Amino acid sequence: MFNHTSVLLKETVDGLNIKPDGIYVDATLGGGGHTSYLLSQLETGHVYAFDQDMTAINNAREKFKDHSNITLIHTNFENITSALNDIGVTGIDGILYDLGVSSPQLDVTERGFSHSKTARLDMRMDQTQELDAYEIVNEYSYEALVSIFFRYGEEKFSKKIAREIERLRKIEPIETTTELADIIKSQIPQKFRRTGGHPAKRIFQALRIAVNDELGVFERSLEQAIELLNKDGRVSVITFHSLEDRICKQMFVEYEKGPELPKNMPIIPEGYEPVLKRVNRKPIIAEGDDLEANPRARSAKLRIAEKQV
Ligand SMILES: C[S@@+](CC[C@H](N)C(=O)[O-])C[C@H]1O[C@@H](n2cnc3c(N)ncnc32)[C@H](O)[C@@H]1O
Repeated sequence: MFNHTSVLLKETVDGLNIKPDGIYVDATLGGGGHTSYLLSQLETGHVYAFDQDMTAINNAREKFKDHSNITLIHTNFENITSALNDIGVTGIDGILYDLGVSSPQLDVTERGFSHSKTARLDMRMDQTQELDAYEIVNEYSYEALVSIFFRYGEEKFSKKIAREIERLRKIEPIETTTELADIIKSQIPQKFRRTGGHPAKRIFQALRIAVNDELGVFERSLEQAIELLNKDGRVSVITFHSLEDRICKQMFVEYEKGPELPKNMPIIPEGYEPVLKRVNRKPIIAEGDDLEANPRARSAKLRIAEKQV
């Protein structure tokens, strides 16, 4: 069964200022935790729930079989505008993102997300996608690997690890998650192996971000989401990685500033009003029970903004 403990559940959904008859989007359905709570706040409203992982969609089909006010959409959230337009939806009252992978994705060995369970290097959230972690590890150049490891994993030993991958894959392809985890471990000097997390954690995260182009699709989707929002509509975003949070913050700030005004304008002319207003300037973070119930919540940051025009 699909067991995922939702992070910042109430904060994210209540932050959307739900109208019982509103049109809402959950861009990252997963185990349906946020969607469930969202549905409980609606009367005649409707939820459009997206996930690129067929397992999440199938689970939700069962979970929400008695609800008529939800539509499940199996596609990448970077296709949000076209997918909604195709079914006649051109404006929404709120949208939420709870980025990253779900617990079941991490827990199912064959998905290849975990460094501690032996599986083919995969890490695709959408099982129909071609690019997987195997291709990146075995075919990307040394420079490309270094760049992925540094940018997305902030791994100090990125060059050493990429060199070793390059050397070993000439002998035979690197097939599995645990083979890769051992290679990474062998390249990180003992004294730098942080207590707690496995030394391969950062590189696995970096590969996952690259396989799924997580930053690119999020940026493209968030832009569309802001465009789709009706006036006073809101967007809630939970991020788990500093680069994701930066994209969200910068976009909110940019849309809050609005276009530069011609000098000496007594009033703000039409088309120059700020598009968004941030509801919280500092990100909301998980506390108390949320943290205890879910270690994943430790790095969660929630930002909310409201459409002004
Ligand atoms: C952290 S889980 C969401 C959990 C959910 N909020 C809950 O309470 O159960 C993230 C989900 O978003 C999906 N996802 C991530 N990136 C996506 C994308 N670009 N397009 C569509 N779905 C995506 C993943 O497949 C995963 O199921």
